Amino acid sequence: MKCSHPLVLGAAAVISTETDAFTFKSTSSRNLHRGGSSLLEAAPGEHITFAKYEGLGNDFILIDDREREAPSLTPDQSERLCNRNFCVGGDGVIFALKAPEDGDYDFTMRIYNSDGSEPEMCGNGIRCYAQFLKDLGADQKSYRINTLAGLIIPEMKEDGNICVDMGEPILDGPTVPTTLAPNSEGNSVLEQVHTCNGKEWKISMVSMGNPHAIIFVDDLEKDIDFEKDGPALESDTSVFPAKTNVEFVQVMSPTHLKMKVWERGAGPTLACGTGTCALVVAAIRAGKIPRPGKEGVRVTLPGGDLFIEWREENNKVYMTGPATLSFQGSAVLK
Ligand SMILES: N[C@@H](CCC[C@H](N)C(=O)O)C(=O)O
Repeated sequence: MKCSHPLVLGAAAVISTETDAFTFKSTSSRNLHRGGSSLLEAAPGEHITFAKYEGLGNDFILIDDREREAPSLTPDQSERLCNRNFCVGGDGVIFALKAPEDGDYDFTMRIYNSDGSEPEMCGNGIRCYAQFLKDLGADQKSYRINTLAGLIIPEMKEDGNICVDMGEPILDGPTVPTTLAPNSEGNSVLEQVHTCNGKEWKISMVSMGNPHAIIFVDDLEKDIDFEKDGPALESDTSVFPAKTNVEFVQVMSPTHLKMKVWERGAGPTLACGTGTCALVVAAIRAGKIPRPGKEGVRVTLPGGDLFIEWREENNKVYMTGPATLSFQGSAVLK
């Protein structure tokens, strides 16, 4: 059954939901509207065509900029688009851009967090990106995506899930980056003690292109004051010079972890793909769980489950989970 009904969100956006068909209009018409230039950024009052996707409730506004080399929206405009009261709402804006000519890539992905800051990578975002490409008609089994964290390869599975080759984790402390003293193999930071917000934490640092501070707790509901500890740790630039994403993790069984995430530049979200990969690496390294085989580790996030494999033969991390179109529409830029 097809269900298409326009909604008016204040003066900000006209949305149409499509439950059985994808009729997304590419931005080429928008670029023509701007005199044909693909270099100009969007102007206030202009209508921005978008599609909204979510991966386990981590939600993104996707913009088809495949004719462009750089995002058509500024960080400020993206922040306004992410406002849940005054515009579309989302944890970030993701731009589908053309691939650089000098590399073996299909497309480029850039993303702005909901506060306008630019992270290097986004795990749930890249699954949404792959689904967006498929819905736009670029129907490939896998995509070689150029990101600020390097090559990332999402693969479309028969069951509708997307398995992403997330590359190798970065453990070297200064590269993550953190100034916490390395205390483990490979110059890495593993359960290093640090005081923040008046409390002592044991912090493990892992980068999946973007930085993650992982903290194991006995009880996710009782042991942290999430709304206060999360932002205090995120912005503790005395040890996290680029700020950090913060994952609190409870071990449920040798193959099942549970997490709560406070994201850099977005605050509490329902899921974080890069964070989930990072925490599985940290859990294995810290001896919290054994290294599982191909079946991977199940991680329960507030928005649902992701499955993570840290493959011994190539040191790469693989993340499997869903990505779903929520709606598509046109928003007026303020
Ligand atoms: N939700 C994302 C991560 C998005 C970027 C992050 N907030 C950062 O600033 O590093 C994911 O699924 O990985």
